[in-house]
Amino acid sequence: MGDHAPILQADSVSLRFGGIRALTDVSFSVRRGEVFSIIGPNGAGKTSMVNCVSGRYRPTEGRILFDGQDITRMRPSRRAALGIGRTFQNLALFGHMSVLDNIMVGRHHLLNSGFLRGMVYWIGGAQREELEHRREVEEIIDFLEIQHIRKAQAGTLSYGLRKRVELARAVALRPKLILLDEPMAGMNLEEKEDMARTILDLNEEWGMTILMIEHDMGVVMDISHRVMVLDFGRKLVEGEPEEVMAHPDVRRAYLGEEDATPAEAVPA
Ligand SMILES: Nc1ncnc2c1ncn2[C@@H]1O[C@H](COP(=O)(O)OP(=O)(O)OP(=O)(O)O)[C@@H](O)[C@H]1O
Repeated sequence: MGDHAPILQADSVSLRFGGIRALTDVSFSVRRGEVFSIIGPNGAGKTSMVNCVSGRYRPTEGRILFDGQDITRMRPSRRAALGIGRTFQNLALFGHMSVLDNIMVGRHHLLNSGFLRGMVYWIGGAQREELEHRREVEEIIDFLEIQHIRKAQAGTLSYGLRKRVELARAVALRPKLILLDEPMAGMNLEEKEDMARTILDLNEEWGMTILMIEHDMGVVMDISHRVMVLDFGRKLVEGEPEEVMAHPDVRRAYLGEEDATPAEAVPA
């Protein structure tokens, strides 16, 4: 893990939809270089929180800082240009386009936002720009081990592979922070293991900070440095996986345990 300065900070974030309180006074921070997961029962506010970070929702109260900058009122595209990337709970690929083109779309978006334009023009014109795109995209394709499907139409692929391609497209923006909404949903065990390994590689080798929502507790506890638990829109606890799992409220609320005694303490 990198230094401990927060890359993302949520200060007393509340979000209401009419009479529904999706989030109430939630504060947390994600440190640069960590894998941070948000867990909690259905309707706990996890997606709402991530949407407040990506800019899809605007908090009713509170603020969000990215790299020390207040982004609470910033448009999603500005946030993307600052280095916040995301994938979606429901796949959002262009089914009729090839895998390669789907990922290229991500890069073009980045370039059109002006993020890389200066640098790429500096090394020399539009052709170089296209080559640079290609080189980066091929690197991402290698990294995510999807070379064999690079020419395939995205719509014809298995669910697990489409999820990987969607991740590739988000990674193509070279974000500093990547938001993953249920990256393993609908995957079989092998696909889950591959995805977990990929997330760790993105974190360890590419230095990306990860903010993830995931229902699979095994995966969450295995790969997260820290975890936050939401329940009914409020923060229940935030900490390292072992601390969080040992918390009686978590065992009751999330795991549905009546008796909150830690399993290790129960005689065999
Ligand atoms: N756009 C919206 N309009 C109205 N209510 C919403 C909207 N988005 C979320 N909510 C409500 O806010 C609450 C939190 O929902 P959210 O989707 O953030 O929970 P979640 O923890 O991500 O749940 P899940 O695990 O089922 O995805 C729920 O009561 C939900 O119905």
